[in-house]
Amino acid sequence: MWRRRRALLLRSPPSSSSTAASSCQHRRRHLLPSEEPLAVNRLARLFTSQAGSDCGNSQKPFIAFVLGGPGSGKGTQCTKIASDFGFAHLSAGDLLRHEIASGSEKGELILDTIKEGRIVPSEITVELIRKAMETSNANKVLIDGFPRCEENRIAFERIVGREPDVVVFFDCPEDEMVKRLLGRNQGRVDDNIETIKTRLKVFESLNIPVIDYYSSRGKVRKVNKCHGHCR
Ligand SMILES: Nc1ncnc2c1ncn2[C@@H]1O[C@H](COP(=O)(O)OP(=O)(O)O)[C@@H](O)[C@H]1O
Ligand SMILES: O=c1ccn([C@@H]2O[C@H](COP(=O)(O)OP(=O)(O)O)[C@@H](O)[C@H]2O)c(=O)[nH]1
Repeated sequence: MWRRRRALLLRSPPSSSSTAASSCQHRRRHLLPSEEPLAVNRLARLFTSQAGSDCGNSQKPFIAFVLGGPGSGKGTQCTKIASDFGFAHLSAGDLLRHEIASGSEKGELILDTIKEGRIVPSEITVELIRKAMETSNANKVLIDGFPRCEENRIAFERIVGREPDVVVFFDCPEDEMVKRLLGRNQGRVDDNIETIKTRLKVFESLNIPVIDYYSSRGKVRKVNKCHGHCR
């Protein structure tokens, strides 16, 4: 059991990238200290009422970015929030996988990128999200798993012309995320140990800065009670 847990921790030998990852973790603790983690339902209620009062029409929908490491539970919780609170749920990963399945020209590049655990070029993802928002015509939208890096964030703001209203951050321990990904069983090309290692590094080095950015703008709501009872 102990050996299994140790294996799940996936610590790489010391290297410049693991140093970068630990300094990111340090920065995360530094920048997100004061927020009390919220239960998902309370959070969803909170921004449902915000969507009702501030904005939230199909011309200018209420937008929540939902971020967190791979396997932190974004998709699971978004599905629940969408059905309980009437949000449209746009998963960036699902949009990319549909693009692969459609056999489009970009599909091959997207597939190769996902297999490696890297980030698909911003223009491709933002265009898919923009179209899906237009098609859904919803007044409140959860954008799940995007933006993955600062370049994604900047491209979204440029192309869609908006910032999100809130950013939900699922903060989950790395060993728990690895355990969940290895047990996800959806036949995904990226749920294998090698790609998972890259995805975790990419999350720490490129996605945490996006969370820090929105945190400095007071938009982040952290959820970290992600063990069992919030399912
Ligand atoms: N709170 C939880 N406790 C245990 N397992 C969970 C929990 N939330 C999600 N899972 C499981 O973990 C895996 C990854 O969850 P998912 O929602 O797909 O994560 P993400 O979208 O962040 O990659 C899925 O198999 C899901 O059923
Ligand atoms: O905005 C996005 C969202 C996803 N991805 C790619 O799709 C993969 C799977 O993302 P998803 O959100 O479906 O799953 P997660 O990694 O969060 O479990 C990522 O590792 C990336 O390769 C991407 O490039 N840009």
